[in-house]
Amino acid sequence: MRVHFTKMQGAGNDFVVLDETSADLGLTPDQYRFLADRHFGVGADQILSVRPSPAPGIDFQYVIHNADGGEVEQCGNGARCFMRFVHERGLTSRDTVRVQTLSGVIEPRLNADGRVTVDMGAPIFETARVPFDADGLHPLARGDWEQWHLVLGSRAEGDVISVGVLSMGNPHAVQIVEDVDTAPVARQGPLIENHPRFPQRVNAGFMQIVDRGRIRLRVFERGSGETLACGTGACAAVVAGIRLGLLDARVDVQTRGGLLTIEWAGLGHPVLMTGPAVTVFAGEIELA
Ligand SMILES: N[C@@H](CCC[C@H](N)C(=O)O)C(=O)O
Repeated sequence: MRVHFTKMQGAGNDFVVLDETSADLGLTPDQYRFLADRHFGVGADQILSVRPSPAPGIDFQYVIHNADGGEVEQCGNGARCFMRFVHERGLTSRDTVRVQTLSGVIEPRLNADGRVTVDMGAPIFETARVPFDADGLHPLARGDWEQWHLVLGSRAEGDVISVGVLSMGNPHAVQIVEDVDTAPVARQGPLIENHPRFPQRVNAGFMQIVDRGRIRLRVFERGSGETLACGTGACAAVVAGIRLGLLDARVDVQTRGGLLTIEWAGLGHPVLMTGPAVTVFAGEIELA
C-alpha cells in the first residue's frame, strides 16, 4: 500500500501527518513504528491521523500514535501541527476548530502570526485515587496537588526523586532540577516512564525554573524517548510550578527545539499553549 504523508514539526517535536478524512488507512502498530523509524521509515516522534468529525459540533477527530506504535490520548505540539495541516490542505477555512481526541475535545486556534494557540482543557489531579504508601513507596498529598516520592532502581542504591503528578489528558511526572543541561534525563527517564506507580507508563519532565515567568524543560516521552519539545509536558510543568507557588500564570517554556508559552489561571481553568507549527515536506511511502 502506498501512503501519502506530510512531515511537520512543532518546536522540534516531529510528526508524520496522515490525511484519513476520506478513508481510514487501518494501519497496524508495526506500520506506525515503521513510519516513525528514522533509518527505515520517514522518522517521527509521533504519527498523527486526521479523521472526519465523529459527532455534531466537532470538526475533526485527532488520533495519535507514539513512535513505539502505541495509541495515546493527547499531544500538544501535534495539536498545533494538526491545525496548520487542516488549513493548508483546505480541509477547513475556519481559524478555530473543535477536535475530538481520546481524552476529550481541544480547540486549536490559528493566529495571524502563523503560530497556533490550543485550549488544552483543564489539568486533572488524581489525589482521590492515590493510595498512601502503596507498594512501600511514599506519595505525599498536598491538598489536592500530588507530589510523590519515587524510588528509582533498587531501594538500596536507587535515586529518590520528588515528582509532581498530573494529567493533561495524558500522564506526566515533573521534577524540578538545578540545570536541565546536566539533568540525568537519559538515565532516569526510562526508569520513571516504566515505574510501577504508573501502570499506563508516564512522560517524565525535568524542569529548571529560571524565574517566575520562565522555565527550561526537557521531557523523556512515554513511547518515544527524549524529544526536542513536548507540548503537554510544557503544560504539565507550568501547572506543577504554579501549584507549588513558584511560577506566575503566564510562563515561557524554553525547550531544546523552541519556545512555547503556557497560560493557566488556576484550578478549573483550561491551559492555553501557544507555539510554532511548521510543514517540512510531503511525500509517499510504500507500507508492507
Ligand atoms: N509530544 C507530545 C506528547 C505525545 C504523547 C506522549 N508521548 C504520551 O505518551 O503521552 C506533546 O507535544 O504533547
